[in-house]
Amino acid sequence: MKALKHLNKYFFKYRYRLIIGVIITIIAKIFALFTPRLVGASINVVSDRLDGKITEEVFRSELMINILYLIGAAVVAGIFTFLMRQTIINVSRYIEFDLKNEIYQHYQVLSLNFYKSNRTGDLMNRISEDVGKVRMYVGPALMYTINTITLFTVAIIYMVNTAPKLTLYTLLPLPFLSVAIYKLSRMINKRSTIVQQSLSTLSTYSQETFSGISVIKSYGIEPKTYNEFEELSAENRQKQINLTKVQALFFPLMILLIGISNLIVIYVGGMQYMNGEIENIGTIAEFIIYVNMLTWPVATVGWVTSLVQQAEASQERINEFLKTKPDITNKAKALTPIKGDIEFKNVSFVYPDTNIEALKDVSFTLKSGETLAILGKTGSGKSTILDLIGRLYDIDNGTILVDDSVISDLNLYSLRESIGYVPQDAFLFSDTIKNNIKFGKEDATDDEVIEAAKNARVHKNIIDFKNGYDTVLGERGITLSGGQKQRVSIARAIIKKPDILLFDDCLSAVDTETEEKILKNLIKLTKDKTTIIVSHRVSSAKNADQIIVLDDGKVIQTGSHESLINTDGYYKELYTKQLSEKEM
Ligand SMILES: Nc1ncnc2c1ncn2[C@@H]1O[C@H](COP(=O)(O)OP(=O)(O)OP(=O)(O)O)[C@@H](O)[C@H]1O
Repeated sequence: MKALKHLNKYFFKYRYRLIIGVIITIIAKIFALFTPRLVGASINVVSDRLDGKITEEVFRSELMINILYLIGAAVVAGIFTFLMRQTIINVSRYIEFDLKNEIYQHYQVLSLNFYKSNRTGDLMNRISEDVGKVRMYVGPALMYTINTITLFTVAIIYMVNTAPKLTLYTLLPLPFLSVAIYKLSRMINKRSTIVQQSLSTLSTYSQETFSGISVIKSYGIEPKTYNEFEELSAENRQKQINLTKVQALFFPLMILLIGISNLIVIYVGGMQYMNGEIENIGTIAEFIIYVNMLTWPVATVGWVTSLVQQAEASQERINEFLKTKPDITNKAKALTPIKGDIEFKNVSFVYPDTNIEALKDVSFTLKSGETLAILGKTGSGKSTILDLIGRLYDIDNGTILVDDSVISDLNLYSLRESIGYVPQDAFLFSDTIKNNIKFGKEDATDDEVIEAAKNARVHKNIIDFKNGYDTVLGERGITLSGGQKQRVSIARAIIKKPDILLFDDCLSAVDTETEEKILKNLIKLTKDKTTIIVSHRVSSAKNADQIIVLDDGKVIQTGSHESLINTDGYYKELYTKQLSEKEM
């Protein structure tokens, strides 16, 4: 129950609703328990009439009164049972909502490293399935516990008052029922977890094959993937069958135990009636109804125990993530406006998860408004530099200064707000093109969106689509080409008009002619902005104020285009190669 303490703050938040729920449950049960008494009394009236103890008139009027009371009690109990669900189950939905939001909000502040070391499926599971299991504790488990306690207390008082010895015999099988249901519930839970795991393997497999369907089709490996799917599916079927076997035992077990209890009531009650230990035959009918009313609450004790155990395990998994602290924290609470000077002083960086030393002793200075181009072989550390400027990671060695302040001393949100970043793999949301561009500036007007798209040379492509800027992308809509995606992603960054622009090889899928035109627009737009362009092409770098060439995390060349094409080395080689390719 330690992990579940986390939920106490929510119980406190909804305390009034919960208290009302408890009161309503007690009222509902008290009225529900009028039924056995009234049925018993009615049978006694019939018995008295048969024995000639009462007249026909009295018999009719007493029976009618009992029937009216029965209907009245059933209606009141029904209304309060409805209200009981409306309060307690609703509270569980509120808490589920709050907990989901709490987890999501926490996910958002966690650093990239967290997302690397935990699989997306796991993150999704904890926010959906685990929260669902915790809700079962907050809602149904709590409701059934209050229900059982109230029902038992009231019923036992009634029963003991009527026939104490018979009460003892009636209740005798119930603890066995509770233990049996508990054991069965545990078995069901174990098997359902196994089914869940196998279902998640099956859906991950299908999801991956759907995402990679073009690769599967072009390699003609559909039969292989089909066989693999069939194997996984057969495994899942077997696990489902194993689960159904134990689930199928649940109700027969309950019926068996109710049957035994009924038999005991009839046998012991009958004997006692004949011995004169109980006065009225109606008591037996009353007790049979008690047995039936108490069986389900007793069964729920076992079920609720296993619900609580599951909720505890789920909350533990949730707490594990909630306790994870973000690696990157905001130290400066006040906003810090950013101008855009950037300086790397002997920066070295090792990726914590892979231990790869991505940067070694890197230094450069970039004044606000200047442009830096970074070139280098694949894996040489270019993207890492951009990630460090956005403070997605903190460095181990050296210093990164932005506007002469150590980067970690700046307000994190001000820093990120001042950056327009175009990643290597353009990511667009399943939304309209317009909203994808406006993602960079939520309050942008349509004209601003069009201007940004024109500058990114994607406007013409967009208006060619039937729905223009309202064209939906992604799973529900069309798929853009690699180059179109990159250009929409550029439009998203420039619409923001940030002080620092970071372009990570974002023109790689664009032909050189369009690249040239985009670069021309960018030169105009980024005149007074600090700009870093990562590229594999000299054409993207040649207009930069400064160029650095990286190799295996180290800066091997620095200078302007003019100076570097006149110096032997990587840049000159690349320039000559790309020039001859262009001429061909
Ligand atoms: N998130 C990460 N976690 C661990 N290692 C990483 C991560 N990102 C990059 N690396 C490693 O760091 C090194 C530098 O990677 P980086 O992405 O900065 O290179 P790059 O020059 O941008 O490459 P490319 O031109 O192919 O994009 C590589 O060896 C890479 O495997």
